[in-house]
Amino acid sequence: MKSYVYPAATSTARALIRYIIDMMNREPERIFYLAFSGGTTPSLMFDIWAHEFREETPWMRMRIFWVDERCVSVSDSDSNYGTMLRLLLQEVGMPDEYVYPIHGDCRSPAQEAKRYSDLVSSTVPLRRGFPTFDIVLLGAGDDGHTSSIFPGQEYLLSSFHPYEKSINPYNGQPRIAMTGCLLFSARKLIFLITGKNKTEVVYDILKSGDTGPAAYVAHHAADVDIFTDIEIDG
Ligand SMILES: O=C1O[C@H](COP(=O)(O)O)[C@@H](O)[C@H](O)[C@H]1O
Repeated sequence: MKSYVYPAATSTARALIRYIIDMMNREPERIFYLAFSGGTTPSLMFDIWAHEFREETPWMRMRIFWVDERCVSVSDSDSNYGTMLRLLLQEVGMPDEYVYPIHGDCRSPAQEAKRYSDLVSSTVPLRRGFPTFDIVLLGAGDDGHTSSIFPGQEYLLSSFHPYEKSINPYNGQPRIAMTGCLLFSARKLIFLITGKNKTEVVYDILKSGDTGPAAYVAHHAADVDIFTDIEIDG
């Protein structure tokens, strides 16, 4: 695992955007399949991306998917798709046909997880039988959750269904989560974790054991980077 540490959330976000653009520029013929996380952390990155990196980003070679979604409507501030749509995709005029949202406003989260699993399996290139994203961007909660896999839901890490229904244990909100089979088959996993309240989870990822879903994924995936503004001594 490689860690990239910056003084602030803004410099961390800028560095990560440059890193993704550089990765894409190294393979100029390739279509990149990217899965984005939601929550509050990537919002700053989306905003900076739209306003500072619009011209140099090869948008037309990106196919945009999601790591997880909260079961709410697109207009709800909790919607991971809605947030990225407003802050980035609409701002840069990303064509709809390159964007594959999870339908958070579905009636049945389990059925939507199945629909999205099928969509991803038939759209994202397969390696060893599993859809393989070029980049999966992950966040982590201060409780150690990642994707929408919370502590106590570790069975989702060994699921062979690409996406499954999960539940936010703090408020009962249904969610749809990328599971272990996709997380562990990604070409590159990148954690973006900023803010002092995340010090413990960054410590666990870098120094400790498999103390929660985020640390477990970081320790067991093939190629993992972490971008953070949290300095862990030693
Ligand atoms: O609920 C979620 O939490 C994590 C972390 O979110 P943050 O608000 O603390 O940045 C996120 O990675 C995940 O996609 C999201 O749905």
